[in-house]
Order: sequence, then C-alpha cells, then structure tokens
Amino acid sequence: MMPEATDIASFATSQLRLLDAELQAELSETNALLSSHTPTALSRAGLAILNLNTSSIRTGLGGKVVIELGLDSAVVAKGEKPDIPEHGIRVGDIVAVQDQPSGSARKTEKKELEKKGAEGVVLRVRRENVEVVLDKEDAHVPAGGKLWIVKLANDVTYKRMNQTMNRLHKLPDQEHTLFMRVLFNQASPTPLPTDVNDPSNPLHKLEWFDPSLNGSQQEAIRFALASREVALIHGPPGTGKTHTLIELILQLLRQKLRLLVCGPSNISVDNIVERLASHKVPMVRLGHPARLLPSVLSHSLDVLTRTSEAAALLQDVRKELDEKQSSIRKTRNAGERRQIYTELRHLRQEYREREKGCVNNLVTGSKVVLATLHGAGGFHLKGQEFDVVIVDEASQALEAQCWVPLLWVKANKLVLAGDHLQLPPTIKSLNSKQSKVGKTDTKKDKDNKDQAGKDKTERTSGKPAEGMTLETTLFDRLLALHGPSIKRMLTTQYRMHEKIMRFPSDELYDSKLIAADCVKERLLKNLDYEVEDTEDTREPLVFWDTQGGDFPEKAEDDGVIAKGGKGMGLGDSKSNEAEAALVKMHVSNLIDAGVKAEDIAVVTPYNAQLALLAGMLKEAYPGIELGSVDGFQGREKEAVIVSTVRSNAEHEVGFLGEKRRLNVAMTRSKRHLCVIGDSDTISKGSKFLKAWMQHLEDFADLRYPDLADVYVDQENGR
Ligand SMILES: Nc1ncnc2c1ncn2[C@@H]1O[C@H](COP(=O)(O)OP(=O)(O)OP(=O)(O)O)[C@@H](O)[C@H]1O
Repeated sequence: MMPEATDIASFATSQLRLLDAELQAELSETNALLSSHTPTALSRAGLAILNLNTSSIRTGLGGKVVIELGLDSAVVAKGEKPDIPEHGIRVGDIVAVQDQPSGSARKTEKKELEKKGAEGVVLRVRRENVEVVLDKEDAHVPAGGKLWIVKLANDVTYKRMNQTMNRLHKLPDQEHTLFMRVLFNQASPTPLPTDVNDPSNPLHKLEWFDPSLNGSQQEAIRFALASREVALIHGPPGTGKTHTLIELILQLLRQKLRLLVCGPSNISVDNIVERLASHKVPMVRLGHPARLLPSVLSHSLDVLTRTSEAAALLQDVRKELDEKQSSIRKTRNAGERRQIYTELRHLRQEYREREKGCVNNLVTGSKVVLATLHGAGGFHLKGQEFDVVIVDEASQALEAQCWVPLLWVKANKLVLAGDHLQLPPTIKSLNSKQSKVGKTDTKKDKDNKDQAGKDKTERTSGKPAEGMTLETTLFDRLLALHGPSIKRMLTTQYRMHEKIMRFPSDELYDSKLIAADCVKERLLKNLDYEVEDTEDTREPLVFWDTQGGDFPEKAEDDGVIAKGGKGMGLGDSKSNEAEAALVKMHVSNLIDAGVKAEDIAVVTPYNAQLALLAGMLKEAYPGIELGSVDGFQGREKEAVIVSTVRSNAEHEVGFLGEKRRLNVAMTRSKRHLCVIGDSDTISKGSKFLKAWMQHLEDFADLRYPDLADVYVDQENGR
C-alpha cells in the first residue's frame, strides 16, 4: 500500500522544529567549549588564532568590509618568517575578531564575545595571514593591541534553511506546483512516455556523447530524461554517479533546457564544474572565489563580473570605498567619523546596484548555473526560472537544504543523485534517533546497537511530517513515498577488487554490484610502480582477528579537544592500543613491500583511536592518511586498513552498529582491504555485523595476531 500524502505546511512546521533543536545543540556545544577552555587551549585545539594584528582593511564583494590579520611582530622571533602556527580555522568558518584576553583567562563567555569586537566569515587563509569579511558594515574593528580570532557556531546555513521552510509553510495551496505535489505524494509522477518515435519524447533519437557509458548508467540517464517531475539516481560506491550526471547535463542542454546544478558542499559542485569544463560547456559558478577550487575560478561569477565590460565602473566605486574606509582609521573627530560612515553607506548602495546589474546579465544569460544548495538561496537567483534542478550527493544533504534551490527559483523538475546506504548528513540534536549515529564518537556512542543500524528506508515513516527526523533526507523520503520505481541504480563499480566489493554488494545492494573488468582483479603487487609480491600485496582482503582478550579496548575521556575542534569531543571515546600496534605492523609490512605511504589510509570510527594512531604512524610515514570513517566518505585509496577498536566482554559495539558507517569503511579501498577487529565482540553486535564476521572468516585471508610479535615489531622501531 502506498504511504499517505503529506501535508506540506505540517511538513514545514516539523522541519522548523527539528532545525531549531539542531541549532540549539550546535550553539550549546560551542558555548560549552568556549566557556570551559582558556584561549591557549582553544588555540592548541585549532579553534582560535592568537597574537594577531590588523594588517589591512579593504572592500570585498557586496561592498563588505574585509580585514586582513597577520601575526603581531612582537611574537615573531628575529629572522623567522611571520607564519601563523598551525590551526583549524577554515574558509567559511564564522569567527569573532576581538582584543585578546590573557592566555590563561578562563571562561570566554558568549556574552563577552558579543560585546567586544566583530563577527565575520573567514574569507581566505594563507600561511602568513587570514582575511575575515565582517558581518556588519559599521562593526567596531578592534585596533591597537593584540587580537585573536575564535571560531563560533555556524548559524548561517540554519538561517537560510529556516527562511526556506518558513516560506514553504506559508506558500498558498494554489502555488503548490504539480512537481511539488509529487514530492509530497499529493500527486503521482506522470507516467513515462513509451513511444520513442514520438518527437516530443525526450528519448527520441537519443545519441550518447560518451559511448563508453555502461548499461545501468544509460538506463539511469534515460529515466532522468524521460521523468517529468522527479528522478533519483542511486549511485553505490565507485559506480560513476558524477560521470553519469555529466552525460545527463549534456543531454539536457542539447534539448535546450536551462539547468541549476547543486551539491551540499563546494567540492561536490566544483567536481562537476571541472568535468563540464572539459566539454567546453559555458556556465556560471556562484559562490565566493575563495571557496572555489582554483581550476574552476574562470567560471566563477565573481571573476566573470570583473572581466566583463561593466567591471571597470565597479572598480572605480570599489577604489573610492577603500579610500574612505581607511580614512576612518585616521580620524579622531566623532563628527567627521559619522560623516564618513554616511558617505560609505551611500557608496556601498551604489556599488551593490552596479554589481547587481552586471551579475544579473551574466546569470540570466547562462544555460547552466552551479552553486551549493545553500548558495542557490542567494539574491542572484531569486525568481530565476530553471527547467531542471540537479542535486549531486543528495543523500548527504538535509532535506531543508534541498528546498533552498527548489523554493527560491522556479523549477519544474528535480534529479537527485546519491546513495542512501552511505552516511547521511551529520546531526547533533538529541531529539532524533540519528543523534546516536552522529559523526562524532562522543557519549552518543553508548547503547547504539543494531537499532541505529536499521536500514533508513525501513525507519522512514510514510507520514514524514509526523515520524520524521532531521536525518531523513529528501532522497530517503521520496524512496519511501514512491518506492523503487522512482529511482534507477548504477550497478557497475570502477573502484574495488571483486573480493572487496562482495560483502557490501550482497548485504546492502541486493547482490547487484558488478566489478568492472579493469578493477576486479587489481592487486597491490600490480601497482604501476615496483611492489614486491608478498602475502599482503597479493591479497585483496585480509582479516586480523584479535579475539581472545589480548587486544582490549579502553574507554577514554577525551578531556582535550580534538584537533580542529573535530568532534569537539568532550564525551567518551574508545581506543585500543594493541590494535593500533597491529595496524602499525601491517602498515610497515606494506611499506617494506614497496607500497607508497601515500597509497595507504587507516580509518577508524573513534577519535581517540585516531589520535593514538597519529602518534604512532605520522612521524614514521608522513604520507599516510589517517581519518575517521565519516571523514573518508567520498574518498578512495589503493590500500585501506580499518581499525574497528571494539573488544569487550559485554559485546558492546557502539558506533560499529551503524551499517552505513561500515559500508563507507569497507568500500574505500581499491586493491587491498585489511580489517582489524575482535570477531567475538563484533559478531554479537547485530545481524549485519555477524554476517560480516562470517564473510571475513570464509573469504578473507584470516590471520590471528600474536601479541608478542606485534610488540617485538614495535620495539624494533618499525
Ligand atoms: N562507463 C564508465 N567506463 C569507464 N570508467 C568509468 C565509467 N563510469 C565511471 N567510470 C570511472 O569510475 C570512477 C568513478 O566515477 P565517478 O567519480 O563519477 O564516481 P562517483 O560515483 O561519483 O564516485 P563516488 O563513489 O565517490 O560517489 C571514475 O574514475 C570514472 O572515470
């Protein structure tokens, strides 16, 4: 039986409630962090930069004030470069810029942060300076003494999602288009046309740009072309999802349609821009240049605006703005300052108007516009009309985010590409079940047994407005509403050796995955550089079974903040020292055989284990990549070692209980997957984990480590 239709207004209301809870969770996490750590501790954790001075102030895009901060010369030793010490502040982060409290001062209260200094967004991070665009034009920029910048909670994306859901809530019934009603099951998708000889059929005389597309890719494209309202392209790991979208975009353009292409992150969008560029497709990429890959800059709206004719006029106003801005600093007289601020306001107004005209021409004239989901809600696109909105990595985006392009532009059709069986977007709020499978291994880890591992589609209710959690993505919800007829799955994968692919394919993808000929037998020993033939390099799947109690896990109270604030983990995490030693032994065996450190990654779900591994491996093998499973989604490596950590008498598996996390962990490697874990603990965690352990026992090269060997290896300094 088909699930019932959903009421659009009540859907929006429940989204608003969930989003608010999520924002509160994020804010309280940041507040807890800021109020319980000294500036020095925050700086050590990468969340703040100390000892800065303003080196310049200028006018940036939209007439905003941009300040550039460099190290205070007093803290730079003679003859040293003024490089800022390593930190975790990244472009796009929201920060406060203010007078620096003493290094040992406790409790950086939020109120304090608001009172002094200014808030802004990090625009550029260089070795010797950081640029911040200030939120308010007349913000007080501290000058004189030492400054620091500290990372705050990012509420910008929430504000936009909130606006979007509010708009959806208020949208009168008569403005609910057919396309929208299909998204809520108030209407069925229009049946697909059947007669390919009919010239109005989008599949009429279809000719492929890329003749090497495989059958499932062609079928997905045909389906997306023929669907009138909505189509889902399900792309399991390595199956060429983006490759397929490129062909789809080219086909849609051939049909003279106008497209808006989005993704949840800048990198997901840039990936498409890069590939489209090789087909010489004219396009406009929205988004601040500082956030874009250098290779796509020539398509960025900002750069196009500067190189077009209207740019010269803009340049003049910009220069005048900059001069005025710097004159404020020289003025002590309050009356004069007020006068300058008034003039600045007028100039900014003029600048924005000119910029708008220039930008509008470029955007309106473009057949393909690309932006992040969030960016699609910017003023450039308001009211623009598109025939199709395409969203890549759709199962990584919150549903409210997907509505940003759908509500602020006029759209008639939606194509979503993603994989709902990999990890969903990160959620922090505790009011959803998802909190238990969130990205960080804090206290949420407890009692997260198989419940969290239940398939998402099973958990998604037919009436999402009631049973919905923030974790339910639009991709999930549409699948639950309309069933598999709304999607097509890509089935040939171009990443993994056949033996690495087998378990995820059988357990999660109905045994439908096929390894492409070019990858199915690839081994480390066949790499295109010299690698010895050893028991490791000729084996695609290795399982080191640590059962027996010699490799016990340890509960760790993080206490310290993880570098870069990742996880901001103040709760408990898990580590396993003996297992880490075994990881090191396996890595050194691979390296000794000739495998390059750059071709090896170690992934683990636990931050504490990650920290332990970093301490043991980074110095010896600087090129090796260490990461959390969540952080590795979307990536691949020739060899991947998975450190599962859990080994306890209670058979608690915590984080490992999430199928989608394990799916990501086991599908990153191309030629060699080595799993390290205690089969006794893990197999009791869930049906899925039991099947995994059984599979490894049956098909992997099974090894039982001897603790003495592992530590002898350590002592030998390997
Ligand atoms: N039909 C094809 N023939 C040969 N190679 C292909 C084909 N389709 C995709 N590939 C290759 O497979 C690899 C993965 O493709 P792509 O990056 O598009 O995958 P994806 O599904 O978007 O990746 P992810 O798994 O990270 O989501 C690429 O190297 C691509 O060139």
